[in-house]
Amino acid sequence: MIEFRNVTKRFPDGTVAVDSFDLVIPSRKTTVFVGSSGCGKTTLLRMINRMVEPTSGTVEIDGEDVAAKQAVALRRSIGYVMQNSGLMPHFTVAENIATVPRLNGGTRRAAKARALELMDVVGLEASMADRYPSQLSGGQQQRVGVARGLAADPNILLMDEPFGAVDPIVRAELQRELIRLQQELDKTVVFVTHDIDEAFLLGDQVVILAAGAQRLQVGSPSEITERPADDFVAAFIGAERGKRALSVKQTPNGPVLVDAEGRTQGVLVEGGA
Ligand SMILES: Nc1ncnc2c1ncn2[C@@H]1O[C@H](COP(=O)(O)OP(=O)(O)OP(=O)(O)O)[C@@H](O)[C@H]1O
Repeated sequence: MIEFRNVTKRFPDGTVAVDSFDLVIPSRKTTVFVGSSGCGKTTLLRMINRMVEPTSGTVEIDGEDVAAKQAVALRRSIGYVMQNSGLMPHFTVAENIATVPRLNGGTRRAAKARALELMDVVGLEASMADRYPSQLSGGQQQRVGVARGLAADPNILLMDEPFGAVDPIVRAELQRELIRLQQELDKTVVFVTHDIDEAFLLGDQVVILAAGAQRLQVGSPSEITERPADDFVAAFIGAERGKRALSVKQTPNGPVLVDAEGRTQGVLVEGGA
């Protein structure tokens, strides 16, 4: 479990990115921070692995204040995946993935073996191991970024808009892969996005934020959809515009659910969950 207790971050220029933030992030679930640009999502994420230090308040992992831990060791023990993958251009795919195992003292051979294993986990052909990042597509680079984040087998994986820079089709594929990975690997994932659809798709717990990391609503996607906290949240999740509104249409084969544009979204099953 990760816990933010009354956390504030004021940058030296006076910007208050996070103002008195409290949150419990349950283990082995995916928590998604969602909100518009500049609301403090990245700052929150980076306070978990001490890439950013809070001005006041504490961040705890399993009851221990991260400030009491050695920053470098902490950072290596937590996976971090960022937008544009953050790969090192002069390292091959395998070398990029194996960076942390090597830093942790593993042999070159063991690190390469681990890299190949992880490439398989994230759906990359082993033949790509010796390529450089520039020789991969954007989606493949993101997969390498995810593999690198998993390399030290961390309990916690931080993901900062990891699929923001790829096209919608590849993005949907990466989202499906992450759901599959999460079922297999059972990590505590903290994911940042500004896309509410992505947040609802991936999140067990969704945290809707406004400027200063103000919590507008925290809940499961169903809780938020069924009971938006206020008009702002309702507008943000698209409830008001009827974007998520479904209605029943009768067809010769039985009732189906259609969206606001009349596209079929599903079949209505009597007594279904
Ligand atoms: N090093 C810094 N110095 C001063 N202000 C900063 C610094 N880093 C971030 N900020 C400011 O803090 C606020 C929150 O930034 P943050 O990057 O956490 O937002 P975000 O929600 O992740 O935004 P985005 O979705 O655009 O990445 C913004 O107003 C930003 O300009």
